[in-house]
Amino acid sequence: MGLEDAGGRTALEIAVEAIAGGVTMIQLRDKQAPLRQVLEQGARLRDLCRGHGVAFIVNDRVDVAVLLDADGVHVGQDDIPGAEARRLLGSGKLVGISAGTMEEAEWAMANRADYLGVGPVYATATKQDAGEAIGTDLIGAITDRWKIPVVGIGGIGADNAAPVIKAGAAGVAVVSAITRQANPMQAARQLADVVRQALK
Ligand SMILES: Cc1ncc(COP(=O)(O)OP(=O)(O)O)c(N)n1
Ligand SMILES: Cc1nc(C(=O)O)sc1CCOP(=O)(O)O
Ligand SMILES: [Mg+2]
Repeated sequence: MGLEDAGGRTALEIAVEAIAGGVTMIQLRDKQAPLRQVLEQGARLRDLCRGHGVAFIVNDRVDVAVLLDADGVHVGQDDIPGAEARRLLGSGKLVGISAGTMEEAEWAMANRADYLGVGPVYATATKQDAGEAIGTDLIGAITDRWKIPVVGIGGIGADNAAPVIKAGAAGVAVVSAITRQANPMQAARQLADVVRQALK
Protein backbone atom coordinates (compact mmCIF):
# COMPACT_ATOMS: atom_id res chain seq x y z
CA MET A 1 0.00 0.00 0.00
CA GLY A 2 1.08 3.53 -0.65
CA LEU A 3 -0.01 5.57 2.32
CA GLU A 4 0.89 9.10 1.21
CA ASP A 5 -2.79 10.06 1.13
CA ALA A 6 -4.14 7.75 3.78
CA GLY A 7 -5.20 10.63 6.00
CA GLY A 8 -2.57 9.96 8.63
CA ARG A 9 -3.74 6.41 9.17
CA THR A 10 -1.16 3.65 9.43
CA ALA A 11 -0.88 0.72 7.05
CA LEU A 12 -2.04 -1.53 9.86
CA GLU A 13 -5.16 0.55 10.51
CA ILE A 14 -6.06 0.55 6.83
CA ALA A 15 -5.33 -3.18 6.56
CA VAL A 16 -7.61 -4.00 9.50
CA GLU A 17 -10.46 -2.22 7.74
CA ALA A 18 -9.63 -3.63 4.31
CA ILE A 19 -9.67 -7.18 5.69
CA ALA A 20 -12.97 -6.54 7.46
CA GLY A 21 -14.27 -5.37 4.08
CA GLY A 22 -13.24 -8.59 2.38
CA VAL A 23 -9.81 -8.24 0.75
CA THR A 24 -8.07 -11.60 0.27
CA MET A 25 -4.46 -10.46 -0.25
CA ILE A 26 -2.38 -7.59 1.14
CA GLN A 27 0.83 -6.39 -0.44
CA LEU A 28 3.39 -4.45 1.58
CA ARG A 29 4.63 -1.79 -0.86
CA ASP A 30 6.77 0.86 0.76
CA LYS A 31 9.62 2.27 -1.27
CA GLN A 32 10.51 5.08 1.12
CA ALA A 33 10.54 3.99 4.74
CA PRO A 34 13.81 2.88 6.34
CA LEU A 35 14.29 -0.87 6.18
CA ARG A 36 14.02 -1.33 9.93
CA GLN A 37 10.61 0.36 9.88
CA VAL A 38 9.48 -1.72 6.91
CA LEU A 39 10.39 -4.88 8.80
CA GLU A 40 8.56 -3.77 11.94
CA GLN A 41 5.47 -2.68 10.03
CA GLY A 42 5.66 -5.82 7.90
CA ALA A 43 5.73 -8.13 10.91
CA ARG A 44 2.54 -6.53 12.23
CA LEU A 45 0.84 -6.77 8.85
CA ARG A 46 1.94 -10.40 8.46
CA ASP A 47 0.51 -11.33 11.85
CA LEU A 48 -2.74 -9.57 11.05
CA CYS A 49 -3.02 -11.34 7.69
CA ARG A 50 -2.19 -14.73 9.20
CA GLY A 51 -4.83 -14.28 11.83
CA HIS A 52 -7.44 -13.75 9.14
CA GLY A 53 -6.33 -16.20 6.46
CA VAL A 54 -5.33 -13.37 4.14
CA ALA A 55 -2.26 -13.79 1.91
CA PHE A 56 0.61 -11.45 2.77
CA ILE A 57 2.89 -10.45 -0.12
CA VAL A 58 5.96 -8.20 -0.12
CA ASN A 59 6.61 -5.93 -3.09
CA ASP A 60 10.08 -5.87 -4.71
CA ARG A 61 12.16 -7.04 -1.73
CA VAL A 62 12.79 -10.76 -1.64
CA ASP A 63 15.05 -10.31 1.40
CA VAL A 64 12.18 -8.69 3.30
CA ALA A 65 9.80 -11.45 2.19
CA VAL A 66 12.22 -14.09 3.47
CA LEU A 67 12.81 -12.32 6.78
CA LEU A 68 9.08 -11.88 7.35
CA ASP A 69 8.21 -15.39 6.17
CA ALA A 70 5.70 -13.76 3.84
CA ASP A 71 3.45 -15.83 1.60
CA GLY A 72 5.26 -14.47 -1.40
CA VAL A 73 6.79 -11.60 -3.30
CA HIS A 74 5.66 -9.40 -6.17
CA VAL A 75 8.30 -8.36 -8.69
CA GLY A 76 8.19 -6.13 -11.75
CA GLN A 77 10.10 -6.33 -15.00
CA ASP A 78 13.02 -4.33 -13.57
CA ASP A 79 13.13 -6.11 -10.22
CA ILE A 80 14.87 -9.34 -9.32
CA PRO A 81 13.80 -11.91 -11.94
CA GLY A 82 10.94 -14.11 -10.79
CA ALA A 83 12.92 -17.34 -11.16
CA GLU A 84 15.67 -15.93 -8.89
CA ALA A 85 13.08 -14.70 -6.43
CA ARG A 86 11.69 -18.22 -6.22
CA ARG A 87 15.16 -19.67 -5.62
CA LEU A 88 15.64 -17.34 -2.66
CA LEU A 89 12.13 -17.75 -1.30
CA GLY A 90 12.02 -21.52 -1.47
CA SER A 91 9.13 -23.73 -2.41
CA GLY A 92 5.58 -23.14 -1.34
CA LYS A 93 5.76 -19.37 -1.76
CA LEU A 94 4.01 -17.21 -4.35
CA VAL A 95 5.86 -15.21 -6.97
CA GLY A 96 3.75 -12.56 -8.69
CA ILE A 97 5.14 -10.74 -11.73
CA SER A 98 4.00 -7.55 -13.44
CA ALA A 99 3.24 -7.35 -17.15
CA GLY A 100 2.12 -4.44 -19.28
CA THR A 101 2.64 -6.03 -22.69
CA MET A 102 2.45 -9.52 -24.18
CA GLU A 103 6.27 -9.64 -24.31
CA GLU A 104 6.42 -8.89 -20.61
CA ALA A 105 3.82 -11.57 -19.98
CA GLU A 106 5.98 -14.05 -21.93
CA TRP A 107 8.97 -13.14 -19.72
CA ALA A 108 6.83 -13.53 -16.62
CA MET A 109 5.60 -16.94 -17.76
CA ALA A 110 9.16 -18.04 -18.56
CA ASN A 111 9.99 -17.02 -14.99
CA ARG A 112 7.26 -19.31 -13.71
CA ALA A 113 5.00 -16.67 -12.21
CA ASP A 114 2.20 -17.89 -9.95
CA TYR A 115 0.07 -14.91 -10.93
CA LEU A 116 0.41 -11.82 -13.10
CA GLY A 117 -0.31 -8.22 -12.18
CA VAL A 118 -1.40 -6.56 -15.43
CA GLY A 119 -1.65 -2.82 -15.82
CA PRO A 120 -2.03 0.03 -15.61
CA VAL A 121 -5.53 -0.84 -16.74
CA TYR A 122 -6.74 2.72 -16.17
CA ALA A 123 -4.88 5.98 -15.50
CA THR A 124 -3.35 6.12 -12.05
CA ALA A 125 -1.74 8.86 -9.98
CA THR A 126 -0.41 6.38 -7.42
CA LYS A 127 2.54 5.09 -9.45
CA GLN A 128 4.28 7.93 -11.29
CA ASP A 129 6.15 5.64 -13.69
CA ALA A 130 3.22 3.36 -14.50
CA GLY A 131 2.90 4.65 -18.06
CA GLU A 132 -0.22 5.03 -20.17
CA ALA A 133 -3.37 3.13 -19.37
CA ILE A 134 -3.59 -0.09 -21.41
CA GLY A 135 -7.25 -0.99 -20.90
CA THR A 136 -8.49 -4.54 -20.50
CA ASP A 137 -7.53 -6.19 -23.83
CA LEU A 138 -4.20 -7.55 -22.60
CA ILE A 139 -5.93 -9.33 -19.73
CA GLY A 140 -8.14 -11.12 -22.24
CA ALA A 141 -5.19 -12.00 -24.49
CA ILE A 142 -3.16 -13.40 -21.58
CA THR A 143 -5.97 -15.43 -20.06
CA ASP A 144 -6.86 -16.81 -23.53
CA ARG A 145 -3.27 -17.98 -23.94
CA TRP A 146 -2.31 -19.22 -20.48
CA LYS A 147 -4.11 -20.71 -17.51
CA ILE A 148 -2.73 -18.30 -14.92
CA PRO A 149 -4.52 -16.04 -12.45
CA VAL A 150 -4.31 -12.41 -13.54
CA VAL A 151 -5.08 -9.42 -11.38
CA GLY A 152 -5.72 -6.08 -13.02
CA ILE A 153 -4.05 -3.06 -11.41
CA GLY A 154 -4.05 0.69 -11.93
CA GLY A 155 -6.88 3.16 -11.42
CA ILE A 156 -9.36 0.46 -10.43
CA GLY A 157 -12.27 1.05 -8.08
CA ALA A 158 -15.79 -0.21 -7.50
CA ASP A 159 -17.04 1.87 -10.45
CA ASN A 160 -14.77 0.29 -13.08
CA ALA A 161 -13.68 -3.12 -11.69
CA ALA A 162 -16.36 -5.19 -13.43
CA PRO A 163 -14.92 -4.88 -16.99
CA VAL A 164 -11.52 -5.98 -15.64
CA ILE A 165 -13.04 -9.19 -14.28
CA LYS A 166 -15.19 -9.68 -17.37
CA ALA A 167 -12.02 -9.46 -19.49
CA GLY A 168 -10.67 -12.53 -17.66
CA ALA A 169 -9.01 -11.27 -14.48
CA ALA A 170 -9.35 -13.34 -11.33
CA GLY A 171 -9.25 -10.21 -9.19
CA VAL A 172 -8.13 -6.62 -8.91
CA ALA A 173 -5.29 -4.99 -6.98
CA VAL A 174 -5.93 -1.48 -5.69
CA VAL A 175 -4.23 1.21 -3.64
CA SER A 176 -6.14 4.50 -3.63
CA ALA A 177 -9.59 2.90 -3.97
CA ILE A 178 -9.08 1.73 -0.38
CA THR A 179 -6.28 3.77 1.21
CA ARG A 180 -7.59 7.18 0.15
CA GLN A 181 -11.18 6.58 1.16
CA ALA A 182 -12.77 8.02 4.28
CA ASN A 183 -14.18 4.57 5.06
CA PRO A 184 -11.72 1.93 3.83
CA MET A 185 -13.87 -0.95 5.11
CA GLN A 186 -16.90 0.18 3.16
CA ALA A 187 -14.75 0.84 0.08
CA ALA A 188 -13.22 -2.66 0.28
CA ARG A 189 -16.64 -4.21 0.78
CA GLN A 190 -18.11 -2.42 -2.26
CA LEU A 191 -15.16 -3.46 -4.39
CA ALA A 192 -15.32 -7.08 -3.20
CA ASP A 193 -19.06 -7.14 -3.97
CA VAL A 194 -18.48 -5.84 -7.50
CA VAL A 195 -15.70 -8.38 -8.11
CA ARG A 196 -17.75 -11.29 -6.72
CA GLN A 197 -20.71 -10.31 -8.84
CA ALA A 198 -18.60 -9.98 -11.99
CA LEU A 199 -16.99 -13.38 -11.39
CA LYS A 200 -20.40 -15.14 -11.45
C1 LIG B 1 -0.35 -6.97 -8.10
C2 LIG B 1 0.68 -6.03 -8.59
N1 LIG B 1 0.82 -5.84 -9.91
C3 LIG B 1 1.74 -4.98 -10.38
C4 LIG B 1 2.57 -4.31 -9.48
C5 LIG B 1 3.63 -3.36 -9.98
O1 LIG B 1 4.93 -3.89 -9.79
P1 LIG B 1 6.18 -3.10 -10.41
O2 LIG B 1 5.96 -3.01 -11.87
O3 LIG B 1 7.42 -3.73 -9.95
O4 LIG B 1 6.06 -1.66 -9.79
P2 LIG B 1 6.19 -1.24 -8.26
O5 LIG B 1 4.93 -1.65 -7.56
O6 LIG B 1 7.37 -1.94 -7.67
O7 LIG B 1 6.34 0.23 -8.30
C6 LIG B 1 2.41 -4.54 -8.13
N2 LIG B 1 3.16 -3.94 -7.21
N3 LIG B 1 1.46 -5.41 -7.69
C1 LIG C 1 1.51 -0.30 -7.89
C2 LIG C 1 0.96 -0.16 -9.26
N1 LIG C 1 1.39 -0.93 -10.30
C3 LIG C 1 0.79 -0.62 -11.43
C4 LIG C 1 1.09 -1.28 -12.71
O1 LIG C 1 0.50 -0.90 -13.73
O2 LIG C 1 1.90 -2.20 -12.70
S1 LIG C 1 -0.32 0.63 -11.27
C5 LIG C 1 0.01 0.75 -9.63
C6 LIG C 1 -0.68 1.74 -8.74
C7 LIG C 1 -2.04 1.27 -8.33
O3 LIG C 1 -2.61 2.24 -7.50
P1 LIG C 1 -4.10 2.76 -7.69
O4 LIG C 1 -4.98 1.60 -7.39
O5 LIG C 1 -4.24 3.86 -6.68
O6 LIG C 1 -4.25 3.25 -9.08
MG1 LIG D 1 8.51 -3.55 -8.33
